[in-house]
Amino acid sequence: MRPIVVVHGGAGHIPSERAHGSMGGVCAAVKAGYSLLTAGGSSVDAVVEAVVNMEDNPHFNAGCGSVLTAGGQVEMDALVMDGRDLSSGAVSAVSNITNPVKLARLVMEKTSHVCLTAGGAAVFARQMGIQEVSTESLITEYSRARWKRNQEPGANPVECQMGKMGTVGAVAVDSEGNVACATSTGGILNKMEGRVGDTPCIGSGGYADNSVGAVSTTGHGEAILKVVLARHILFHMEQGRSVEEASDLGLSHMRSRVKGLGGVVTVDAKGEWSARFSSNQMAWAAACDQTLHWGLYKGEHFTEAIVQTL
Ligand SMILES: NC(=O)C[C@H](N)C(=O)O
Repeated sequence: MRPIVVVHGGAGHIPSERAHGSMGGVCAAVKAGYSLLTAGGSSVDAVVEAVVNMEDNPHFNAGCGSVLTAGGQVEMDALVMDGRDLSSGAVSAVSNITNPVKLARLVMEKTSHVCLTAGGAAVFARQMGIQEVSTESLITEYSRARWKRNQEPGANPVECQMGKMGTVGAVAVDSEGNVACATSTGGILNKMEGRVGDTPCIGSGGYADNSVGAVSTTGHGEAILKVVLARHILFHMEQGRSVEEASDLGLSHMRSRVKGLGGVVTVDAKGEWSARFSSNQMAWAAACDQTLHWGLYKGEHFTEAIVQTL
């Protein structure tokens, strides 16, 4: 099977001064995941690597760069799923760690549970030897300014969020045909403390099953949860739809049923892939057959050969 990685850096409107950074970020992340895959790594290794790369990049709403809660705190959600046996790991409302997706992977591999939240997740992170970091180190000037703006009377954080989302995610197929997904986010702007979005919920923020494929989602979390977007798309693929048709059907169902906008990256077990969105933009990138693909606006699709350095 030809190895494939597809990533997104969030659906929404990306201000022009941030577009370059977002595009560079998704391309760097997909290349990081792809070089692991071509060196024999698994699809789980590849999606985690790609997502860590974007969590560490302050351009995205995940890890450093996460949006803030109403109280000005950072509460992050993440998910990882292994399509071989449906093993899943997730964390919600975690603070003070740099890479929530790594903690989600540890939940999957080291516990008998699927999701740990808030204080319990923090205790587990300490037990696993994950370094604690200050909240300040996860907050960028940009996220603090947006938080402040949305504290003002008359502000509409939900509307503002619909414009700029920035969650990150990845799907991959490895040379053995195993699929995986991972998604990570700071959530939505000025959210209530304790709000859990779609990202850590299996079937909404992502899903991976070798018998069908894998999906990672981004967009308005409450809308994604209501239609269980990732699993909904895989259902259409089980009915014989292509990755692209199934992704579009899922997104249009979310739009017509609950007025939600978003985007998805999808792969199937045969090695087909797609990056689709109902929002104005979504930074996405894919790597397969030694070729890098990327785009930001609807219909945009650039390609370039990947030159691997030894
Ligand atoms: N930026 C996003 O995609 C937001 C995320 N889906 C959430 O609602 O938490």
